[in-house]
Amino acid sequence: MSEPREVTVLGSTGSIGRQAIAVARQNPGRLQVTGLAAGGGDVALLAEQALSLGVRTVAVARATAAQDLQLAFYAAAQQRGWAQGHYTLPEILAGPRAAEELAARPADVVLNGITGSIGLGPTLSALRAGRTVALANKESLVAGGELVKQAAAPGQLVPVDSEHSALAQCLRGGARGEVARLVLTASGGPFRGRSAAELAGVTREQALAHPTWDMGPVVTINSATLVNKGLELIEAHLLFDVPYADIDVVVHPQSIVHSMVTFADGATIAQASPPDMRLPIALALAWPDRLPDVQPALDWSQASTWEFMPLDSEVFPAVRLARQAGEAGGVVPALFNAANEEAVAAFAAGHLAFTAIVQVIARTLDAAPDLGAPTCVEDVLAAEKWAREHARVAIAGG
Ligand SMILES: NC(=O)C1=CN([C@@H]2O[C@H](COP(=O)(O)OP(=O)(O)OC[C@H]3O[C@@H](n4cnc5c(N)ncnc54)[C@H](OP(=O)(O)O)[C@@H]3O)[C@@H](O)[C@H]2O)C=CC1
Ligand SMILES: CC(=O)[C@@H](O)[C@H](O)COP(=O)(O)O
Ligand SMILES: [Mn+2]
Repeated sequence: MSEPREVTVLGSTGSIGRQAIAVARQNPGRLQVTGLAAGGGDVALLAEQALSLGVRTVAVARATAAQDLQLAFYAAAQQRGWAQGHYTLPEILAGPRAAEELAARPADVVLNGITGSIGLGPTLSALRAGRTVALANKESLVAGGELVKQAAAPGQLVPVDSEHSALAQCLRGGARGEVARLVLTASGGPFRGRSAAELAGVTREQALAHPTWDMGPVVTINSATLVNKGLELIEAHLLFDVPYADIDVVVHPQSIVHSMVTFADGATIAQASPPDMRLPIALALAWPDRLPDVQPALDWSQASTWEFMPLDSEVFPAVRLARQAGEAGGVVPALFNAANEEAVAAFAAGHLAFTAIVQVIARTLDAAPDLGAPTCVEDVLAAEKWAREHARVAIAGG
């Protein structure tokens, strides 16, 4: 039997990170977590994860968290009844570039479960070090665009996002020349079916109540605005080299069909499973193999209904806007994402109305100078800086 794959989990304390660790714990013969990274918001959990998994290295973005983490290691060790001097603590990397450094350390797979385009550095670092990247952090691909693609050898970037995992499953073994269309499914979020007027006063709590998925706060709010689907449209174009004109979005409230591929002869292949991220995470970590018993399969003994309906782009213009940003190319998708990150933070803090999130993105893109195609990561960061500053002004202006 071959050795287990060594896995680095970036964003280990988050929704994706915790589920990735659960998958690895269930499959000790196949997966071994050897490195962890987090922001530093919950050092007690990070320390507990690190000691229970026996990882070599832990990275934490908040530089001042290093000492907290050290103390948390001792507390976790004591809780486990370990006698001082009889165990080795993991190496600690601390600071804003710690995840980037860890991503280049030896491992077979780096799972990027960080939220936001702050994940771009770690994605590029892992790819350039030759690691397979299991990518949940869609923002790094959207922001980095061609730079990320150029850094990735064929097969080096494996999708974790449920829709893109579904597309990869539908596409495998097939001839790419036979693909006619990609069809991304969208739950429609908690406000599906509402009019624009009905969205006016919605609250953070309402936006965080996703109908089908339990996820971190940013991706959940992005699902409510449909910005998540906009990001996923760009992600699909970049991952699968399919023109935007050949990628559709369809609303599917049950989130059971995770996406579909329509072929030249009129056949459509769909991937279906109950909404549970452990399946795409496990598949990405073990790709191309499937691990056993990752989640319960669909129960065909029960009657069920799957609905599909067009997206209301007048009430939810985010996908149309993302399509325009994607078609424009260059750094425009990075501007789209950066403006959204600022607007979502302002909405979550109670400083911006829900409907203004997409308006801030639109106003930022309208005002953007022609920044050309990025030739290096610094070009992307400069474009993002411009978009964040412009978005903050738009947010302050109401
Ligand atoms: N959750 C889901 O089901 C899905 C998520 N995704 C995508 O996966 C990504 C992660 O989402 P999710 O797990 O929900 O998010 P969470 O907010 O739950 O978790 C984010 C994680 O990233 C860590 N983090 C933040 N900044 C840094 C940094 N600079 N360096 C290292 N770690 C950092 C956080 O640590 P700390 O808390 O300490 O700051 C936390 O562990 C997003 O891109 C999302 O769009 C895609 C499909 C489904
Ligand atoms: C689970 C997952 O992949 C999320 O990105 C999901 O797509 C959110 O659902 P909707 O954006 O379709 O509401
Ligand atoms: Mn998704």
